Amino acid sequence: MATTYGSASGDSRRGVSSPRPKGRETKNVFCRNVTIYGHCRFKDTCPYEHDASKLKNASTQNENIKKRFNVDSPAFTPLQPATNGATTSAARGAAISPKAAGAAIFTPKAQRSNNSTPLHVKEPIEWLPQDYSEFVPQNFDAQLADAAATSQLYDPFSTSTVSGSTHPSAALNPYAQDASALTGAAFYQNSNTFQTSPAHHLYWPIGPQPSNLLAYQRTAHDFFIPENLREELHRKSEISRQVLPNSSLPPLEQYHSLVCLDTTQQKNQALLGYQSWVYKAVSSKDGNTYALRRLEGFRLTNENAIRTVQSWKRVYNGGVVTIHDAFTTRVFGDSSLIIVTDYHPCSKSLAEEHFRPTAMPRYPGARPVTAVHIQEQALWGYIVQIASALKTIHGMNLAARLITPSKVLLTSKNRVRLNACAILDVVHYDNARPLAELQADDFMQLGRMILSLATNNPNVQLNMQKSFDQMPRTYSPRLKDCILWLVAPVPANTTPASPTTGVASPQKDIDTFLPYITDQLTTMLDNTIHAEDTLTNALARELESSRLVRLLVKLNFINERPELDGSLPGASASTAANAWSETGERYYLKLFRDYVFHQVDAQGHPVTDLAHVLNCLNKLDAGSEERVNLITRDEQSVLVVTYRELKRGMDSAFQDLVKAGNRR
Ligand SMILES: Nc1ncnc2c1ncn2[C@@H]1O[C@H](COP(=O)(O)OP(=O)(O)OP(=O)(O)O)[C@@H](O)[C@H]1O
Repeated sequence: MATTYGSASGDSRRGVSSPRPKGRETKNVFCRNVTIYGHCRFKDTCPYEHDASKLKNASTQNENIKKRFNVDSPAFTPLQPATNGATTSAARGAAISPKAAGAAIFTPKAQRSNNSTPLHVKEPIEWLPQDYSEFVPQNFDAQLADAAATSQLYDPFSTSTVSGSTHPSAALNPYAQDASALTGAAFYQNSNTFQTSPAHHLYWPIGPQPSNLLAYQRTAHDFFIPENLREELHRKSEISRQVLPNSSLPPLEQYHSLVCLDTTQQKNQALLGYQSWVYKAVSSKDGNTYALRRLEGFRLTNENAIRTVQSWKRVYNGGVVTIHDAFTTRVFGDSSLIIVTDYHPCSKSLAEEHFRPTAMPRYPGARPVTAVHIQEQALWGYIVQIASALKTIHGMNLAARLITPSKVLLTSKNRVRLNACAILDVVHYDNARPLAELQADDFMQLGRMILSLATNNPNVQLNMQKSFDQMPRTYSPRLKDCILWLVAPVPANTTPASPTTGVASPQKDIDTFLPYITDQLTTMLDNTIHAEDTLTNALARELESSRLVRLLVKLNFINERPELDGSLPGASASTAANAWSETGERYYLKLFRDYVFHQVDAQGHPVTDLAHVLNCLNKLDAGSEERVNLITRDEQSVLVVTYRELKRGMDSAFQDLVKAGNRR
């Protein structure tokens, strides 16, 4: 039998030296509780044998310790404060014994091996999985992981189930919040989840579009507003209502909930002479949203300056951002001029839209990404819209004064508006220039802006001739001629040649310019009429929706109101006492609701068929003579009624409700 000392697992822990419990095998087991003084601390009760040699060794050890710790031992000296804790090599040499250099390199326990591997050879650290608890991310669903691992790549069109999960496609697809959307009920949006803001991509029809429909067949999406238009309008209303929860911007007069629209840090003071900020704000007077442009540090020296805005308030043109008010304020801690204009959500300046920084080539030698080319038709569209705006502005003896890409707002596709009118009239009131000069300058600025957009060069005025040479060949000579006419200076007392006829015209004004672009005006008009037709069609579809919504509202008002039995005006005990109850004369309305919305198939599964709902509601609204079989919930009786009767019953029930409400 091997001779062993007391168990290493329990008793040998430092500072713990409890004796072995009685009754355990202690034969030939020597005690480890021998202290440095050479005896067992529990010698009266200790169950182990005491090895004489060990006792001897212990006492020798005791002697050594006594020798080591005596008064002659060198005192502990800390490092010199001058070293500031950083030991120099000399200091280190003095502090550490030279023998320490020969000490074995410290190796973590796990790295030590039983075989004779040299200590300085690095061994790979052995990883023992049982030593570490496994990292499991929060909300991790092991079932899903299994499904993902074992299966199958995600198939967005698949509706099959995986590994017992009810809607695996929905779970694996991060975009499918509404599982039913993948199973064919795409028209019910996010029925089981609440979202603070609409996730627009979820509204798009999912899956391949049916291409072999007959002329009279419709998909669910055909009944409603086109998706892109709906999304655009949603975005706009969402952004209009956006507020900043902890905004430090103060309210201004009646304008509150200010949100800064300026996202660029680079402010160009050259145009307005002041640093300007644009805020979205809501008016407490009318509840509408406005854009407030603030000129920081502006001091009003002449009351008449701000009155010039009055004439701008009367400018009503689709190419101008309408101006509502102007005032000065000190709520920002300085003296600021505020100009209140219409707010156009989701709009960008032309500079933001077209002068986006071009991406650098991804590797040396690659061709740089070329700037986006603007279609000539879009440029003509800008010219026509701004010319129309100038017609109104100049006709009211005003001048736009600021037509540059950063001050022309793109409010929707190819739809532009002048956005900085009236500002310079206030700011430069004291240094007013002649109106004719300012109006001529409007043409110059318009020409420069179109040239800079055509050449994608914001600084086109630095070398106009070069810019004309650089104009892409894709643009017609006509566009170039038009820009040339716009930028041509008007020498004093002379008249430039008319762009149409080539002969000298009386002067360079808007009435000379408009005939020159008549063909573009008609094209623009045609496009606008088409767009209007499209919008009217979309509106007509929504008209159907609103009609159906009203029907639904009525049905829901009147269904299941047993509490109203006998309480409505004119209700006699005989006729109306049970009118709203299960057996009353309005019972069939409830059955009709079941027929429309609570249908089940032969297996008892719910049917969610939008076409059926629309069909029934349209017939109800029209009061059709068609008959409908209404089955009671216990399936014991069938009521046969026409849609006309249903409609009459619904209307009279609703009228009763309204009367009851009025009486109260
Ligand atoms: N009436 C408005 N309605 C909605 N957004 C607007 C309106 N006016 C300006 N904005 C937005 O505010 C932002 C800042 O407009 P601003 O005219 O100051 O242009 P900018 O590029 O900052 O020019 P600058 O450098 O000269 O200040 C733009 O993104 C613009 O889309």
